[in-house]
Order: sequence, then structure tokens, then C-alpha cells
Amino acid sequence: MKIKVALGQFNIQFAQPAANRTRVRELVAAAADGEADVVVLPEMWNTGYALDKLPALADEGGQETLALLQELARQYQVGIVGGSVAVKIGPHFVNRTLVVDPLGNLLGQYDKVHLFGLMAEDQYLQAGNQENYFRLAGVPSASFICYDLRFPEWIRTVARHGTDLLYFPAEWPAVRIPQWEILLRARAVENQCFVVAVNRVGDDPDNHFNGHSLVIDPLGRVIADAGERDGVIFAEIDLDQLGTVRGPIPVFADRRPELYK
Ligand SMILES: O=C(O)CCC(=O)C(=O)O
Repeated sequence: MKIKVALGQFNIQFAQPAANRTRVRELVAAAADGEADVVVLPEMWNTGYALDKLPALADEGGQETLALLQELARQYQVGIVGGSVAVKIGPHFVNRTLVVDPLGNLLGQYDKVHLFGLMAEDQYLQAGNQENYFRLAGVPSASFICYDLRFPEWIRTVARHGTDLLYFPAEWPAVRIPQWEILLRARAVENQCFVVAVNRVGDDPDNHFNGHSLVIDPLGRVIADAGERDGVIFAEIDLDQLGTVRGPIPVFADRRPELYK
């Protein structure tokens, strides 16, 4: 089985949710034009890292984002891994992913589990504590957010349920992009999964972002690299490759969890 993914890498406008929603509409339309099965967006795409402005800007309950993603999914008949957005829940804020299928059903929701102190998330956001496992375009999948990538034990905890595809929306600054690629390739190899990771381009007041959204196969090979482009790039994922990778080296069956403390 093959699926086509569209990576919506773009320059998130700082503290301008309306402008970013308009851009997301364009990206999903472009993804549908290219006949993608799934479109993936970057992290915190509604507000960027305008964390001190979240009381005014965050999406109350995630309702506006969910309505937009559902509308676009139905209009274009495409699944959407909705990157993540800043969401207000009562007195708190979370960095939340919403996943919808082409009928607009909400398949999954994920609040970033590992908060990134270097970008002050720990001062403004509440961490999630639940995994996001879902089946989209017929593929058992899971999603994480950005800094979660540095915690292989968390990724494994989710992947051992039987995932074929791992999604990583991110705002990963250019200065650490060499580590981004290494970590993503490692997560693909060790979990014998495809990886789709979507970063942003452009600048915010504190960081420069140079994209390099990636699609990686279960052998750790880069299938697609968005470079520094602002827009949608496409990649085809051939899920039949999983059998040939997992058959000879059954890492999940060979685990010794009784030793892992
Ligand atoms: O781990 C990193 O180097 C980047 C993480 C990050 O930018 C984030 O989680 O928002």
C-alpha cells in the first residue's frame, strides 16, 4: 500500500493567528491539488512562540482550529495532522495537535509531553501526559511534538503498540538542524517506522528557522527534504517496505523489557 503525504512547511507569522489560518487554508488546498492523502502542519502554527501573548491569542478549547481543520478535511477529502496550536484550557495553555480524517472526524489529540525550557515553554504551558495513537489513511500512526523527539523512551512507549508512521510537527531552530536530522533518522531506524517531520521556515524575535521538513523511511533514508522552501512538498510512502525491514530484524519481538528500568 502507498500513501502520499504533503508537508506544509511555512513561515508562521508571529502572534497573528488569522494570517496563519489563511496560510493553512492555502497549504491544504495545494496539498489536495497534489492529491495528497494526508497533509501535515508545523508546531504552534496559530501564534508562533508568542507565549506571553497567549491569554489574548490562544484558541479557546481548540474549537476554532478544530472547526477549520474539519472544514478543510471535508472540503478537500484529505486527512490532516494539524501540526500543533496554542490552546487555552481554563486557566492553562497547552501545545496541542489535532488529527482529523477526510470526513472531518477527530481521530486524535495530543498535548506536548516534554516542554522545552530553552524556549520558555515550561513557564507558560502545561505538559500533556497521554499518547496519540490513531489510524489515518489506513496507516497505524502516532504523533509527537518537536522536543519529544529527544526522548526515545517515550516514542518507543507509543510505537510498541504497533505503529507504521510517526509524525513530528516542530518549530526546530536552524542552529540545531543537524541534530534534528540525526534524531529523526534514529527514531525511524530503531522503531522500524516511516517518519514525517514538519518544521517551519522564517524568523521570530528569538530564532531563525530553516525548515528541512523530512520524510524518512524505516532504514533511515531521507525520502524527501523540503529544504528552505515555503510551501507544500510531497512524498510517497510505500508501506510494503515495512515487511522487508521488520522480517529479518524483529526488534520489537527481541526486546527485553524486564531489564529496562
Ligand atoms: O530540541 C530542540 O533542539 C528543539 C526543540 C524545540 O524547538 C521545541 O520543542 O519547540
